[in-house]
Amino acid sequence: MGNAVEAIWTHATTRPEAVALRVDGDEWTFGQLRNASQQWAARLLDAGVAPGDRVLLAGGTQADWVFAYHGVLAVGAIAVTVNPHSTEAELGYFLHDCGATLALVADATHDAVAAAAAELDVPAWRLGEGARDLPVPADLPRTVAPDSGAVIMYTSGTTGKPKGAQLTHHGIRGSAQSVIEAIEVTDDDHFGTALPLFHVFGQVTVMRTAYEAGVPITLMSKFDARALLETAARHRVTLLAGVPTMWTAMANAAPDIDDLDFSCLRLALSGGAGLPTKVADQFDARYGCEILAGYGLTETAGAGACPRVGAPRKLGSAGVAWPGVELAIFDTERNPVPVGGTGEIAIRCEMNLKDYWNRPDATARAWHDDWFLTGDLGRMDEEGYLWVVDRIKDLIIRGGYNVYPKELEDVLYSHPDILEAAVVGVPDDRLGEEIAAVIVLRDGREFDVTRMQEWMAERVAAYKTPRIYHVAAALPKGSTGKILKREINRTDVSSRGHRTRKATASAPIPLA
Ligand SMILES: Nc1ncnc2c1ncn2[C@@H]1O[C@H](COP(=O)(O)OP(=O)(O)OP(=O)(O)O)[C@@H](O)[C@H]1O
Repeated sequence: MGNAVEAIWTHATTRPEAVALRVDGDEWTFGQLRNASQQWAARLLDAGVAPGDRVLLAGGTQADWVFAYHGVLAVGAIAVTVNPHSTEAELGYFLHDCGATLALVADATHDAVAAAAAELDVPAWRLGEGARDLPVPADLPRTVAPDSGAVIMYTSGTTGKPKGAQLTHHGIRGSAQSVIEAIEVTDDDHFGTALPLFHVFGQVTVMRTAYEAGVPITLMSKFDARALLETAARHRVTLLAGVPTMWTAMANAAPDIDDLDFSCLRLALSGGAGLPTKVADQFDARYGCEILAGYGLTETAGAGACPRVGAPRKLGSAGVAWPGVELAIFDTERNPVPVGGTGEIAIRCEMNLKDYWNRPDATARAWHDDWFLTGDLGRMDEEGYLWVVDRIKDLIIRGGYNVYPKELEDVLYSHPDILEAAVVGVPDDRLGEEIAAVIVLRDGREFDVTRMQEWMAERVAAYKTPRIYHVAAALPKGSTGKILKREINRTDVSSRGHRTRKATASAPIPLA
């Protein structure tokens, strides 16, 4: 497999008039997508951008982002796709860390990047200016070695500075091919999403898959449940992609949306975090579309596990390994855990990252032989179905006992008054950590700590029942819409949250 953009050039030749892209109502064909990407490539070459150079791309969802991205890849340079809402200091860090020679920036982010870029003597061009009318060299897209870097995406990690995960042309192309096979993408499919393009889910799982397959994508630059559903119905989207908070919002959208015709929807694709079963059921019941909730990471170019079309579902499972992907569960000594046992999920596949840019130590720590260690806990059954238990870093240790927040969040989501929930550990003198649930109530619902305590006590063991409930107006979310637990103020939750009654608080905790 060669340059990841080759497929676009092929589709532009075989069906130039077919729609390739819609952004907030405007539309481009495959022919236009290739031409605009070529224009960007020509401009980059004119400025001296060489294969392997890093080009920072800081913009929200807009057509020029898509064209510039494919222009960067076409010349064999590496697109460093970052969140345009990063602070000036963060943008400066990204520019410096990856050694960018050029920054391509959305108008709204231009000043922050330009200030950071000026310090490093890096030119910053506005994405909105588009490309110039320059002669297009005949040798585009440039041939690249399969393991050449195509993109760098920064992941925040638990400690230290964000690390740039470098994905290869071969990796992102293989990931797209794997999605095509797993969800059986055909010429009649049409992706729709409001996921940001700088993140692996929107960029690789959705956009690169669409362009590898030669089908259109309809993008919204900003998520709004109602607007996305309306757009999906109007343009006959067949594959809708999003993170769990988006499905929650869509499942709870105002009832006037129900008159629209959603018969076009073939599958909904969820990823990025665990999807509460209740939300999946609500969405399916309302729109007649099953949500396939998969598991993947930036470092694996989005690859991981996914339920297969037509295969039996297992409640709470993220499905089986993607085509071309092997999954394993390791114990803390890095030995394989017997079937059914819980341990760290490891992934072996060609999509795995090449390295963390300039971080040989972090790269080495992330591997065990040729297995990438995900930092997530999970278990697998004898049929290869995967259950993601939780992130290792989110584990709460209460009085010596391991408590996995995701299990409790699943229960909280099934409460009729709760719209969203996040369970975190807060410091506790006696137990080390106490379990706190931060919840967002549905409109007009009242919270009563005693009733909530009783309701939870009927469903989970005493030692893992939350003892603190904090009712929040909203939960902190990242740019993809994922809930960011690290931004929940635990001191605040601990001091201002409702504490449950003593009787349950002193319920026996099993001995370690
Ligand atoms: N189906 C799922 N169930 C539970 N967790 C999931 C699922 N899919 C993805 N995740 C979580 O998302 C992580 C991958 O997401 P991503 O690559 O965006 O990194 P992140 O850790 O969320 O972000 P950052 O590195 O910026 O903090 C996985 O390691 C896992 O913790």
